[in-house]
Amino acid sequence: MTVKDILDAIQSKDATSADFAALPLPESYRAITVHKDETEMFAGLETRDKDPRKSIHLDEVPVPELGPGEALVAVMASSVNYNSVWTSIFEPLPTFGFLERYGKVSELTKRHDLPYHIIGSDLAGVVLRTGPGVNAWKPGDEVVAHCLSVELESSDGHNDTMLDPEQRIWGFETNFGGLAEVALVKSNQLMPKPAHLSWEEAAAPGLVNSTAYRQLVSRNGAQMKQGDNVLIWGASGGLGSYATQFALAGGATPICVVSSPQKAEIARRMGAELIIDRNAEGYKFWKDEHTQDPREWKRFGKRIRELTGGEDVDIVFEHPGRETFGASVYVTRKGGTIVTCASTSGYHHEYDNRYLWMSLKRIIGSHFANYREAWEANRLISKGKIHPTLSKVYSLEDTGQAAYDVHRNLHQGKVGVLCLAPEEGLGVRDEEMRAEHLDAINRFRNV
Ligand SMILES: C/C=C/C(=O)SCCNC(=O)CCNC(=O)[C@H](O)C(C)(C)COP(=O)(O)OP(=O)(O)OC[C@H]1O[C@@H](n2cnc3c(N)ncnc32)[C@H](O)[C@@H]1OP(=O)(O)O
Ligand SMILES: NC(=O)C1=CN([C@@H]2O[C@H](COP(=O)(O)OP(=O)(O)OC[C@H]3O[C@@H](n4cnc5c(N)ncnc54)[C@H](OP(=O)(O)O)[C@@H]3O)[C@@H](O)[C@H]2O)C=CC1
Repeated sequence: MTVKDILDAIQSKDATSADFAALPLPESYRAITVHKDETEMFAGLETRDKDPRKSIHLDEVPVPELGPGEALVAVMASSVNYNSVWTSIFEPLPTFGFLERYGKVSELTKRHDLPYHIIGSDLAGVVLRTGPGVNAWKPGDEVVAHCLSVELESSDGHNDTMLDPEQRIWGFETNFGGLAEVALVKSNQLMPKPAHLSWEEAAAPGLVNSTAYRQLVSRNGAQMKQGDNVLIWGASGGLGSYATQFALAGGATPICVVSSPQKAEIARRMGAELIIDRNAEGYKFWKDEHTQDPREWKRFGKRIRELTGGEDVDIVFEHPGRETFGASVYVTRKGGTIVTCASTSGYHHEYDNRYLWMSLKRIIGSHFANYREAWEANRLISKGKIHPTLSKVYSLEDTGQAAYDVHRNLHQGKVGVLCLAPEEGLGVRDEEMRAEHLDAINRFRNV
C-alpha cells in the first residue's frame, strides 16, 4: 500500500467510508521536516539572511501510531504560515525544545519527541483513520484542521481552550504537521471542508483566519463593532488580508497599511478605501536602532486623520512588533485598543506609556483562537462571507522556496502547498456556490 492508492480512493467519485476504512495505511509518507542536528546551521547570521531553503527537507517518514481521540488525515493541500518560517530559521528558539517538553507529558506524547520535526499548521484533506473515542468523524470525511492542540485536563482551559496550560500549536509545538502527505491531529481539530473551495483554497485560511477572528472580532480580542476605525498593518499579508475582510464585513472602516502599489491594489480589490503605502510615504519610526522618532508617529497619525476625516483609530491590529508598536500606541484613539499577536520585527517593544495611561488605551495580547472561535471562523469561510486569500501555490518539493518567499515578504496573502493533490483546482463539491463567489476567491491570484 502506498499513498498513491489513497489518492486514487480520494479521486474516485464512489469510494465510501467503508472503502477508506479498509485501505491499509502506508508504512511511510513524504513530509517537510527540519532536523535537530542542524539547529546551529545559521549561527551568526542576521535573521534576514537565514535561508529556509537550506534548513527545510523533504523526507520519507514512518506513519505515527494513532492514539485515542486522534485522527490520521490524508493531506491534499496545506499552506505556509509564518510559524513555519520561524521553525525553519530556528528563531526565536529551535522548536525541538517544544517537542522535548511535549514528549514528557505522557507515554503517548513521547511520539512527538523525534530528531526531525514535521512542520505545518494548516491542512485540507480526507480522514483515513480515527482513534478510540472518536465518533464525530469517520474515514472518508473531507476536512480542514485548525491548529489548536490542547490536553483539556486542567480546568484552566475549560472556559477558553486557549488558556489550557498544555496549549500547543500543532505543527509548531507538536510534531506530525500539515506540510506532508499524511498528518496526525486531535479529532477536535477537525472541521468540515468548505464545499465550494478547492483543496488548496480550503487549506489557506485556517490559521490566520482564526487568529484574526479572535484578535479583532471575538470578545476575547478587540470586540470590533460597527463604525470602528481599524488600523491594519500588513493588510495584504496572511493575517491582514482576513482582518481587512472582517472589518469590512462587520461594518467597520479598515485603514490598510501596505508597502507597494500592488499590495494597495489588492486591499482596494477587497473593498478597502483608506490605504497607506508605508514605503511610498517613507515612515521611519526609528531614528537609529535604539531611538524612536515621535515626529514620525505624529506624521503617521496626521495621515490617518486625513484619510478618516479627522478621526483616530479605535483599534490597531498589531503584529509587526518592535518597528511599529510605538506608532501604534500613539495613533490609537482615547480609550482605544491595540491588539497584538506577534512581533515579526522584534519582540522587545518600546512605546511612550504616557500616551497609553493618560488616554486610557488598552493593549490586549491575543494568540490563535479557541476551539469555538476557530469553528466560527471556518463557518464564515464555508458560508462565503470571508474568502481565502491564496495567491500562489507550490509543490511539496518547493516548500523551502515558498517559506523563503514568505520570510522575505515577496508574497501576497497566503501561499499554498499541494501535498497529495496532483494539481490545483480539485476537491470542489459545490460548483454553484463557487460560481457565486469566484471573483472574491480569485482576488489574490496572480497579482
Ligand atoms: C498560531 C501561530 C502562531 C505564531 O506564529 S506565533 C509566532 C511564533 N512563536 C513564537 O515566536 C514564540 C516562540 N516561543 C517562545 O519564545 C517561548 O516559548 C516563550 C518565550 C513564549 C516561553 O518561554 P519558555 O522558556 O518556553 O517558557 P517559560 O514559561 O518562561 O518557562 C520556563 C520556566 O520558567 C517558569 N516560569 C514561568 N513563569 C514563571 C513565573 N511567573 N515565575 C516563576 N517561574 C516561572 C516555568 O515554570 C518554567 O520552569 P521549568 O523550566 O522548571 O519548567
Ligand atoms: N499569535 C498567533 O496566533 C499568530 C501569530 N502570527 C505571527 O504574525 C506575524 C505575521 O504573520 P502573517 O500575517 O501570516 O505574515 P505575512 O508575512 O503574510 O504578513 C505580514 C505583513 O506584515 C507587514 N510587515 C512585515 N514587517 C513589517 C514591518 N517591519 N513594519 C510594518 N509592516 C510589516 C508586511 O506587509 P507590507 O510589507 O505590505 O506592509 C507583511 O506582508 C508573524 O510573526 C507570525 O508568526 C501569525 C498568525 C498567528
